[in-house]
Amino acid sequence: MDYRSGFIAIVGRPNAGKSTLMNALLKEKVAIMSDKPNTTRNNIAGILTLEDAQYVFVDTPGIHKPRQQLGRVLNKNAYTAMEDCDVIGWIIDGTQSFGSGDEFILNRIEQLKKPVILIVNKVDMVKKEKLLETLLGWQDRYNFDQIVPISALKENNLNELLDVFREYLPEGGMLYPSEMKSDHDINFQICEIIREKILFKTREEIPHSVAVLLENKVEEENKIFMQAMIVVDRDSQKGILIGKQGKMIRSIRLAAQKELKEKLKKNVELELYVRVEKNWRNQEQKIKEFGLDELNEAND
Ligand SMILES: Nc1nc2c(ncn2[C@@H]2O[C@H](COP(=O)(O)OP(=O)(O)OP(=O)(O)O)[C@@H](O)[C@H]2O)c(=O)[nH]1
Repeated sequence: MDYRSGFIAIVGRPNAGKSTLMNALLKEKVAIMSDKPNTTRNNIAGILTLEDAQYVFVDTPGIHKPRQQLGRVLNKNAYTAMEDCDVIGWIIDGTQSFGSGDEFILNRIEQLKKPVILIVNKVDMVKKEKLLETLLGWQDRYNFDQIVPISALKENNLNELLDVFREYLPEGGMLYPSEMKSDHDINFQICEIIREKILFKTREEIPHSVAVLLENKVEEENKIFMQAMIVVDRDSQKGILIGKQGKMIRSIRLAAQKELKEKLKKNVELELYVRVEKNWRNQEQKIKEFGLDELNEAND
């Protein structure tokens, strides 16, 4: 069998399960997960190298109608990922019916004239009879190249999904070395782990206005020392993040430290600071400074 390799853009509305799917396919945490919409910010490329194909996945931030400058940048990144790929995997939440947000994505996809695979996710929560109805309903909306029902969480039907994607990848050798799983550097992943802990621990109180910057990293023989800055856009958020007698920030620090230790297989000493940058999400300069406008190199 000829070797194939190429780019697959995974797009979908917030909360459809893009990050869960990426992580299940790649068996390693490359994108952060949370039950809040829009936690995925950069177009993380996860790379899966198998015997007969190399899949380069481009995860895209949830597409939604932009309200702020940051929202506009996120949407732009998602569209660029779609324009540059070989096949689009549009992931939907199978428990939800077609809505205006889907119409919005559909209009964009139509213009791109690329193969589109509809991935119907969360089928573990849908009754069989209802599923058929859902699938037929979607088929009526658009001439999808293929429709694949899956459960990203339960890891159901993922091999079938890979086989379907493979059909649309061009013949050719590997695009990346086989041991490479992501093209994001480790510092980015460290910040994402810290950001995930913040979103998880603070629930609805800290919105997506939070950014994490790694300011210092010193590696010793069996220990890594790190200092990270958490940037929020209001004084009140700083108070929430620090918590009563520093309880919240301590709990975020310990949770992040634990995961970093497991990931890096070394002792980690993490220090966290909080800074307020008023209204940074509406300032293009700040978005650039925090690296949120970067497009994936793999798509250049
Ligand atoms: N029952 C069920 N839940 C799922 C499945 N896939 C994802 N979820 C849940 O749906 C929620 C959202 O999943 P994410 O993977 O973070 O969603 P996302 O599309 O990456 O979201 P954004 O980053 O906001 O764009 C999480 O609570 C997941 O556990 C699935 O197959 N079945």
